[in-house]
Amino acid sequence: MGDALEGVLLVAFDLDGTLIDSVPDLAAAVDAALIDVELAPAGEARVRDWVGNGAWVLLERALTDALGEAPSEVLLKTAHERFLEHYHRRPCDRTRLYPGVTETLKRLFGRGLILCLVTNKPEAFIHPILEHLGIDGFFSACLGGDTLPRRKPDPMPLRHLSQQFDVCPSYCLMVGDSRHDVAAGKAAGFRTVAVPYGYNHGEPISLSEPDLVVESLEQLV
Ligand SMILES: O=C(O)COP(=O)(O)O
Ligand SMILES: [Mg+2]
Repeated sequence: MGDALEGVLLVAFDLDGTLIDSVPDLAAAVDAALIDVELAPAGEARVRDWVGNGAWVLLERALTDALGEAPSEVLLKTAHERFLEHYHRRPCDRTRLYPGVTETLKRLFGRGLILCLVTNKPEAFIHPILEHLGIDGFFSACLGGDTLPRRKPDPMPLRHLSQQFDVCPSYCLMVGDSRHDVAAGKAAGFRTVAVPYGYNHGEPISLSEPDLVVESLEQLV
């Protein structure tokens, strides 16, 4: 891909690991939930490798690691609820934008591109975090992991956006940090750009073969 943005009309951004480094707050909430159910905290480094498939799977991975086996449905439900309560209380104590994010969004917005957010994070957390970080005004639509019946790596959220804004998928771009973003983008017929600094279960994102890898979002513009 020459110019990553050539002909692009709509850009769908992933949130965690792409626009924001949210693991410190996610890990604090996971650890508090683990302690609530009398298990040992996991710490940021491990939580970093578990983020990417939404809150339910995050807690399932944390409990499986702590127990050495899959958790019961009841335990998982309790820990998930506790996690949501803790994260709701402190969603952005230590969450930070990656360098150049605000400037890049500003420039893309200024060019008249339709900017959207497609995250697997529960929808309820999106606006408080975007608002706190001052980037809520850039997005025409925000979809969370629980907004539609299916989430990334399923292409459903991306197809939804391309239909909502009536933009052909080949003029749409997905920008993300994980194999789920690249898979969803490819399956929806979007072009794909990946960043290598986020959360991809400890794997290099190049293995997912996005159209382009950029070291920083600033390289998009
Ligand atoms: O909450 C997650 O599991 C991942 O969120 P993301 O899709 O914004 O990376
Ligand atoms: Mg991500």
